[in-house]
Parts: sequence; structure tokens; C-alpha cells
Amino acid sequence: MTYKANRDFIWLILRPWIMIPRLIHIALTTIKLIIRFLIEGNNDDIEVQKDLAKYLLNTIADLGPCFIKLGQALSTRPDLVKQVWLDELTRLQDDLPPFDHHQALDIFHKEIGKTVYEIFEYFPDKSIASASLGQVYKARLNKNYWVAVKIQRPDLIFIIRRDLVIIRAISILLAPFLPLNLGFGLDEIIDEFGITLFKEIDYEKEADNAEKFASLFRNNKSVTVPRVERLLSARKVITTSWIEGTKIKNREVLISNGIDPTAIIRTAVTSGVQQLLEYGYFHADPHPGNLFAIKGNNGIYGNLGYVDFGMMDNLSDSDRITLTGAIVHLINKEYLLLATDFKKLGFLSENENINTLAPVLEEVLGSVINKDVNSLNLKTVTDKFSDLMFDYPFRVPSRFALIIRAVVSQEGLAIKLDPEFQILKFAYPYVAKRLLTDENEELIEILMDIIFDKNNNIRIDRLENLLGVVIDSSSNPSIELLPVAGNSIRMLTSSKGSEIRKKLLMSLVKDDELNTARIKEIIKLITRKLDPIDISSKFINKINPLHA
Ligand SMILES: Nc1ncnc2c1ncn2[C@@H]1O[C@H](COP(=O)(O)OP(=O)(O)OP(=O)(O)O)[C@@H](O)[C@H]1O
Repeated sequence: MTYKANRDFIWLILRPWIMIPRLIHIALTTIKLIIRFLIEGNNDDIEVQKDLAKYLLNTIADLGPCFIKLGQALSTRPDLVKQVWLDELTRLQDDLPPFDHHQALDIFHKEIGKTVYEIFEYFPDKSIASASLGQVYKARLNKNYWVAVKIQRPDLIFIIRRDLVIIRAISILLAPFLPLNLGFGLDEIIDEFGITLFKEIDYEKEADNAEKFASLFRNNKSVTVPRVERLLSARKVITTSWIEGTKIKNREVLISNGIDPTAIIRTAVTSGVQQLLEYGYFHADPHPGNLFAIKGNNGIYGNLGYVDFGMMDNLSDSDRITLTGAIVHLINKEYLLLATDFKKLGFLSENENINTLAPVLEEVLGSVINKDVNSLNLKTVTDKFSDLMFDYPFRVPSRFALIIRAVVSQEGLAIKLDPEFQILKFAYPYVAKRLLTDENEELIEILMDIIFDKNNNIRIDRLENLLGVVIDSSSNPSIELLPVAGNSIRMLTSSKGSEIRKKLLMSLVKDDELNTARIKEIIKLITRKLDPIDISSKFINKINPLHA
């Protein structure tokens, strides 16, 4: 079963006995909620606010999965929602009322063909977590092997189909009165949401996603992905290995469990950037209920476990490369190139003149991008963009809806765990490292655009900036930079690096003679940034500790 807006609309219109009572229920519930918020929303009494938050949670939970999903998105935004409301909304992630246990056992039996008692050594009589679409049991398959068995809530297809039609119709009617300028219709967002939700309730797809995600991170010890038990999984049941860890819901809980919130955020952001810019395949629902801090082999927390692979999305190779370039162009204040990136990504229509838009970008973004990359804040950049969209022909292509959801969720989480944390501070060194080392031709093109000017002269300041962010982001530059340097040399000497070698040579030759001044500048830069003597002695110590 897939989502089809028009077909589902006709399906519901032909069933007024389903549509009318539901419509009335949603309308009355929403009106009651709005009235209560108008009366009590600004009341300073903490008890009143707590009651209001509980009421909000119960209302959303009562409205069902479609509304819970929308509420979950809000639950990750401490910058948009009052803390006291947020505390309750967080419960939408995995602490909703469960459905009947016996019904869950029946669904398991029907889907898997055997009862839980025939399969598991131990199966509890209560679920451990109940989320929007399913409830999860912690069961023991054998000896020490614990698994998470997720059983889908009953009648989900019917409920989601009915509510999506109603939400879509209401949004189309209300859209003209809302102060939104997204560059696309609310109906498009809801269609995108509907397509994803229908994919999410197919647990066989979720099992495929989990395995694909696991294979991408197989060599990365800081990311854990549960193993899928295929024989115990079907369309409405999915069984995976149990992840033992601490949910990264709030700072205090992490600290009281001996976990450094910043270390966890660092792993989360690095893996998020990797998913987006390297693999082009990403977890679109990284809310804290789906993320665990896990103790690594060295006993130190900093490792991250992901669960819930229902909402995943792809990013095409070309979007991935363009986004990578856009980050560098933004930071290097290359507004013409940035406008070109926006055009390529579809944020600007083909007929827009980038020459007129580049100065606009400069005016709006210039003020947030000061010399220091570390002080860049993604939220300020996105806020500035929202302003831009009102006055200029920017639009967000719907294929970016899930990326935005993922980034927004991730940023919300980062702000919550460490208010000082800046996502770009971690994302940019990753981008810089890839540019300096990757053999991908398009990335090499981007690198050349950055470090050579129109006359093919090397731009030492830009190169220094790239090297600088990589070095500053390394906890132990002398050791961590060795592989980066090795990969850079490999890239430069590879067949794909021929163009960059040519440009480098041309830039070092002036009037048929070696440009000694430039060579000196490069040598100075290398010694200034890399301290080759220190690096080589550390390298020798590393490979031969006795030498130390
Ligand atoms: N492998 C696992 N190990 C430990 N806990 C798990 C595992 N899988 C799921 N859980 C717990 O069960 C909760 C609900 O699972 P999951 O997020 O997959 O359900 P969902 O209905 O798809 O939820 P959502 O509303 O986030 O889409 C998780 O938040 C987590 O607490």
C-alpha cells in the first residue's frame, strides 16, 4: 500500500460516515487546544504551564500517529518551544500509551507464524517503549542475547490514510491565511510526509534500511547499528539486537551517567555530516528517542547507537557534491559561486540571474559570516534564509524536506545537549578534509575553484584557511594529520589529480621561470601550519615507540 493523495481523497469522500465524525473530532480538539493556549499560554505560574503541557501531550497523543509525528518534530526544538512544554512533548518520542498486549501478541503470531512463547526464552508481558507507530518489547532470544521486538499498532494504514486526507484538505484551505512563504505549497509537504509515513509502516523496508545503514558504518567503531533478525521480522514486526545505552535526551541525565554531552554531539554531528555528504543516505528521524550513548571498548562514552530506520532518505551524488561546495563557498564568501550552487540544487529557478542575486546573498549572509568560522551558527544562517525567501524567488525543492527535518532535529539536539555547540564548527573541517583528500573529480573541481584564482594563481590564503580548519579540529594534529597528508598526496598524484597538478605547476611558473617567491610562500605556509619536524618525530615515535 502506498500513499496517493487524489485516490485517498476520493476514498474518504465516498465514506462520509468515516470522514465527518473524524473531521468534527479534529476540529473540536484543535479549537479547544487553541483556546486554552490563548488563555493560559502566557501565564507565569509554572504549575499552569505544566498542566498545559500535559494537556498538549494528551491532545496530540489522542489525535494519533500523524499528529504525533508532527509533535515529535517540535519536541526537538528548544529554540521554538518553551522548556516546560518540551519536557512533556519529549514523551511523544517513546512514552505514549501502549496498545493492548494480547492484540500485540496476535499481530506477532499472524506475521511470524509462531507465538512469542514458541520463539523466545523470555518474553515480557509489558512493552518497554511505545512510540507513534509501534510498541517495543525487550525479549531474550537465547542465553545472553536480548532483542528489541517492535510490533506495529493495529489499523495503521486506515488511520494514517484517513488523517492525511483531512490534514491535507485543512492545510490547503488554511494556507492562504498563514504567514508562510516556503516556495512550495503546504500540500506538497504533506504529500512528502504521507509518502514517508507509508514507507515507515512497512517494517520489511525498515529492515532493509537498517542493514544498508549498518553496512555504511561497518568500519566506524563510534557508530552502532542493531542487527536485524530477518526470520523474526515481517511487514508489521521487526526484531533487532538490543542496544544497551543511555538515551541522549538531556544533558543532566548524560552527565549523571558519566557521559560527556559534547563528545556525544560531536559523534552525532560527524556521523550526520558523513551520512549527508559522503554516503548520500541518511537517518531522517534522529530525535533523541532514537539515539543512544554507548560505552565504547575503552569504557569511554562517546559512541552513538541508532535505532528506528523507518524514515531514511537518499541524496543524489550531484546534490551531495553541490552541497559540499556550497558550504565552502558560504564560508569563503564566494557569493557568485554560492548562487550557482543554489541554482543547481533547485533553490533558484533556471531563469534567475545569479549576477543580481549574488549581491543579495552577500548582503544577507555577509553579516553572519565573520572571519572566524567557529563562530558560525547554522541557526542564524537558516533564519537569514527564511527572511530572504519572502523577498526573493527562493524555494525549497520538496526533495529537501527530509534533509531539512534531519538537520533541524540534529541542530535542536545539539543546542539542547550543549548550548555552546556549533554544528558548522564540526561540519566544516570534515568538508575541508574531504576537499583536500578526495579523488572525486567534482570535488577536485571545487577545490580548484577555491585555491586558484581566474589567472590560475594559487591563493595561499584560501589554502591556509582550509589547512587551518583541519588542523584546528584535530585533537592531536601531529598524529591525525598524517593520514590526511598521505591521502592528499595520493589525490595529487592520481590520474584524476592531473588537472590540479597542471594548475599548481602553472602557478609556480612565471615568464617561463620558476616563481621562487610563490614557492617560498608555499614552503612557509607548510612549515607554519604543519611543523614538519614535529610531525616526522611524532611519526617515528608512533611506529617505533622504543625510539621515544
Ligand atoms: N534495538 C533497540 N534497542 C534498544 N531500544 C530500542 C531498540 N529499538 C527500539 N528501541 C526503543 O523503542 C523505542 C521505539 O522504537 P522505534 O523508534 O523504532 O518505534 P517507532 O514507532 O518507529 O517510533 P517513532 O515514533 O520514533 O517513529 C525507541 O525510541 C527505543 O527507546
